[in-house]
Amino acid sequence: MNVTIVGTGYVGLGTGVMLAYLGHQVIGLDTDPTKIESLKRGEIPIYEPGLDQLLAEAQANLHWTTDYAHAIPNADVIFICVGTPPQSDGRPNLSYLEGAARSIAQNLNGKTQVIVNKSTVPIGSGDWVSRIIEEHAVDYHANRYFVVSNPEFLREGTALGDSLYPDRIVLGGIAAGLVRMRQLYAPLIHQSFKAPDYVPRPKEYTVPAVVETTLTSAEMIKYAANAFLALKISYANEIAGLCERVGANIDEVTAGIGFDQRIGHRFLAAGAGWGGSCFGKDTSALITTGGDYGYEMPILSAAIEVNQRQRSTVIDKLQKHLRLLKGKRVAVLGMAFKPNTDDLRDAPAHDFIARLNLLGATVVAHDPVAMERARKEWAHLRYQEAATAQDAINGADAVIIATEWTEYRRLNWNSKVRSMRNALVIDARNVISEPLDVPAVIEQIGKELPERTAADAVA
Ligand SMILES: NC(=O)C1=CN([C@@H]2O[C@H](COP(=O)(O)OP(=O)(O)OC[C@H]3O[C@@H](n4cnc5c(N)ncnc54)[C@H](O)[C@@H]3O)[C@@H](O)[C@H]2O)C=CC1
Ligand SMILES: O=C(O)[C@H]1O[C@H](OP(=O)(O)OP(=O)(O)OC[C@H]2O[C@@H](n3ccc(=O)[nH]c3=O)[C@H](O)[C@@H]2O)[C@H](O)[C@@H](O)[C@@H]1O
Repeated sequence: MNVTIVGTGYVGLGTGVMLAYLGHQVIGLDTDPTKIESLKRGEIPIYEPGLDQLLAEAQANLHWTTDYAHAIPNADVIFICVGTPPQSDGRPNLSYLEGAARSIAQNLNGKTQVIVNKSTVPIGSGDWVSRIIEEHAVDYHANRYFVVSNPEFLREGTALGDSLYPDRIVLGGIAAGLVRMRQLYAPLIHQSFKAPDYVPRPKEYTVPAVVETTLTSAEMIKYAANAFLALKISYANEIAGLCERVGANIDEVTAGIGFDQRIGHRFLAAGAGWGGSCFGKDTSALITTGGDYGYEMPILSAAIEVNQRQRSTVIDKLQKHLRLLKGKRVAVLGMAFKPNTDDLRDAPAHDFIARLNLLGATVVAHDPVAMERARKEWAHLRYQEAATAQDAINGADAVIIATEWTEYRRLNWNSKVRSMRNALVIDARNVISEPLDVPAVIEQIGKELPERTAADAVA
């Protein structure tokens, strides 16, 4: 099929490259000419493991443009994947969606076309997109189009695996639109494509569930899923706080509860809390939608509160040991909101650095891939860049591990803490698994590593 992807960000790129790999003819369209120019050169503007390889394999089926008149008329399926970033009142900014819908409308060709909304949008937006198209289509009556909601569930850092081996494909809309979507996704639904060996397939994976719903239910499914995952993490963090106070170990506790299949082990990792472009935005959006109907959502409000507290807890732990932070050198390891991405949106490290700036500490930051992006997006923060994790740690009064990059897990922490002025590590992602052999204070979330003294080490 001919597919056009409107918006080539984290979701649009992943979806477009995956559909091209499955054999469809894909045009990726973005209003950002720099992005399109780099994609035309075969360069990917984001960091996503495996995407460069999949793109190289699918190259023949991929084209890039900034021109709606080129990308829309021949498309059988048009995906809207533009951003819906949060605004200060908690509502997502829908101006990109509106702009995209308007430009699509002006270029429809009169044949049957399916317009698929993949952006995460407030409930009711599918109908709103239909109305924008009615208003702006050059000849509305000549067009036969269907608006479908097909929310995206990929995670950054594992986007390809999540796209090729999804748990479910949610399709919301009327039957005529959904039939074409089933045809489009047939290779995924039947898992009949040639699996790329560099994208890990989940153990015991068979086929995705296909969930067909109304437009409104599909939009609600996306928010409800993200909100549930966010509150699961906040729940683990709330229990972690109590574990610290009573002397229990959160890892043992989550392992113990997770074996109950009704609970499961995933998304119970305690730490600095959730960040990223979606959990904060989507929980707030759901609460504001509730507010529009005079309906409170106290569970979600509490999940957000716990998440904010979690970030403060990290700095509290630092202050507990160092007291005054003015003039202290603090290394922040990990700037991206999670490992295997360069995405800095709502990253906990941002708030740590901002708070350390206010408290007068000198910050030295490191990230394996996100430092270049941070130079542009975090220009308002004060920190020195370290070329390596070791450079950041050298001479530091404290280290905060903000993101659980494998590189940080693998560091020899015994030797690392020796190079610090003061051996204090706030391990906000619980990456250090063994007590150290040298005297050091390691603060973790929801558990304690036994503190070893020099005497213990000798014994
Ligand atoms: N990032 C993620 O992991 C996931 C994001 N989502 C949702 O998907 C949507 C997109 O998210 P991201 O890909 O992260 O956003 P992004 O900000 O990385 O990419 C959005 C792209 O849309 C382009 N754009 C804006 N207006 C446009 C227009 N009128 N025409 C063409 N292109 C336009 C921008 O230039 C940008 O390249 C959001 O609603 C988000 O909530 C859903 C699941 C996962
Ligand atoms: O709508 C979206 O954008 C996406 O949001 C999340 O994906 P993503 O934000 O990319 O990454 P996650 O792996 O969910 O992590 C989100 C945050 O939660 C944190 N987290 C995750 C899991 C956990 O157990 N504990 C925890 O603190 C991570 O460190 C990260 O900061 C969802 O997992 C995706 O299904 C969804 O498509």
